[in-house]
Amino acid sequence: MRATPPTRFAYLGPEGTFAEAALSRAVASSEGARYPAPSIAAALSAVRIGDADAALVPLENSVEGSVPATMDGLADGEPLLITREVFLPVSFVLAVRPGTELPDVGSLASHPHALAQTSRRLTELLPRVVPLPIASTAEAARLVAAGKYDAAVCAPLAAERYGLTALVDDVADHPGAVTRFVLVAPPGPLPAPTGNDKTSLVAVVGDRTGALLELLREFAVRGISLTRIESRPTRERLGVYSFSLDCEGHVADARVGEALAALHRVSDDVRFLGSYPRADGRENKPLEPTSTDAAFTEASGWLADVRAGRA
Ligand SMILES: O=C(O)C(=O)Cc1ccccc1
Repeated sequence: MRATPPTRFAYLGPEGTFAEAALSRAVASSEGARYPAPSIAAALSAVRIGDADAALVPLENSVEGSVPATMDGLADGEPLLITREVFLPVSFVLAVRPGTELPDVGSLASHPHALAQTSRRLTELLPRVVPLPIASTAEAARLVAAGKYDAAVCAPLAAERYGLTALVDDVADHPGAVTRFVLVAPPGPLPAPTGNDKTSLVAVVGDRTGALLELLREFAVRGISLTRIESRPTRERLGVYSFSLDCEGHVADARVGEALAALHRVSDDVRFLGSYPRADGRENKPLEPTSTDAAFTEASGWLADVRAGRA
């Protein structure tokens, strides 16, 4: 009997990123093999071309908002599905080569989200240094160790991993920041409904009055609560936007399935991005009796009777 090959997980690398820490939370190390990818786009593309079975990438942060490379990477290109979400508290250190002091720091690099979350503190500490945005926090740490930059904003573990010293601990402007990561896979069987799920999608609405209201109405009338909504440029031309949103519930739930089908009718384009267990420690709102699967089933039965001349 041939053994099944281990699941190959790509993550935003190199070793020591928050994405790697999030992957460790999502799947036990015995569950598969892990491969660092040099960028978010590379991690997604590894899944699309079959080099990886799933990718773990950052999606949004409680301080800085969404991660455009992931939002746009999921909205465009071959479809991918979110199968899990993972929430990770993030804290940053200012890491340098041993022996470096603050006045020696002439260059500093990190992931744009890490720089955005530490910018006030960095300006106080290093007023003359212009921070450089690069692919990840751990890549910044690696390049500091290699002598390319003097300092990195990264996880304490990344500083350790690359033999750096944490010159300043906790450099975040807003303590308690949390980043939401997602595990994405090629289209396939969806995670089973758990009763506390979320569904993600992207809808492109036409340039007409009330188009956004039409979209929102499909959720509201079915008693579905949204947990995130934001607009993204479609990159076709200025003024044409898509809406990226998450709602409570699973596409297998009647209300969510019907809302998605309605969106398909009223939008120019809808991309389903997955239904997966909610992992932010919160419970979906209680349903009105009119929004339960039982209410939808009962209503379809009634309609069938009406159509058959039985009611
Ligand atoms: O660069 C990393 O380590 C990442 O995983 C992306 C990121 C950057 C800053 C905050 C959270 C995630």
